Amino acid sequence: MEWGVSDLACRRGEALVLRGVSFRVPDGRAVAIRGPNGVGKTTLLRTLAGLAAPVAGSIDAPDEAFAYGAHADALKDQLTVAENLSFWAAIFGTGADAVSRAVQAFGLAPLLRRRAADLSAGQRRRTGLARMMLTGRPIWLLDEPTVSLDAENVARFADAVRAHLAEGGSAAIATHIDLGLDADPLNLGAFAAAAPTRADDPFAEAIE
Ligand SMILES: Nc1ncnc2c1ncn2[C@@H]1O[C@H](COP(=O)(O)OP(=O)(O)OP(=O)(O)O)[C@@H](O)[C@H]1O
Repeated sequence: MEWGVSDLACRRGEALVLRGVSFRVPDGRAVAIRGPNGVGKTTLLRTLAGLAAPVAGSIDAPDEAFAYGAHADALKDQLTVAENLSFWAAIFGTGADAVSRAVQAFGLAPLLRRRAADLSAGQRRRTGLARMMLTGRPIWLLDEPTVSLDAENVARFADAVRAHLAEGGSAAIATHIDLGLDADPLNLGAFAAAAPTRADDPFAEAIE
C-alpha cells in the first residue's frame, strides 16, 4: 500500500529537529534516508514507528503497517537465536515457514542454538534483521541496518529487502552507504529545523 508523510515536523526530546518533511512511497519501493550525522534520520524513523508523536503534520499509513528495526537489535540475550525467532513469529503471528525463510535469508542455521548473549555484533545484527521478515508488516523502517555486517551479509540484507519489495512491501532505510538497492533518495538536510540561536541556549557563553 502506498504511504507517506505530509508537512511532518519531528522532535527529539525538547528539540525540534525536522520540519516540512513530505514524501510518498509507492508499493514495492524503498526510500534511502540520507543526511549527515545528527540531521534527524533516527528521529524521523522513530516518529514513523510511533515511538514519538509528530509535532505537526501527518503520517498517512494504515495502523500497524510499520516494522521498526532500531540500532538496538531487540534480542533477548538469555534466549537462543532459534528461541528469539520463534518468539517473534509467535508475537506477530507469522509461523514456521516465515522462520525458515528468515533463517535461510540471513544464514542463521549454524547459529540457531547459540544464546543471543554470545553472538558477535554482526551475528546479532543479522538476527535482528531476520526479525523484520517475521513481523509480516508491509513497511520496514531500518536504521543503519548494515552496521557490523561484512560484505556477504550486506548482500544478504539487500536481497531480503529486494524480496520484500518484490512482494509489494516498501522500506525506509537510513544509511550512510550505498546498499546497491534501487532506492529513492530522501535527503533530510533540506528539512533540518534551524539550529537554536544563542539566545535560546543558556550554556552558549559557558562553553566559549
Ligand atoms: N534525547 C534527546 N534530546 C534532545 N536532542 C536529542 C536527543 N537525542 C538526540 N538528539 C539530537 O537530535 C538530533 C537528531 O538526531 P538523530 O539521532 O535523529 O540524527 P541522525 O541523522 O540519525 O544521526 P546519525 O547519522 O549520527 O545516526 C541530533 O542533533 C541529536 O543530538
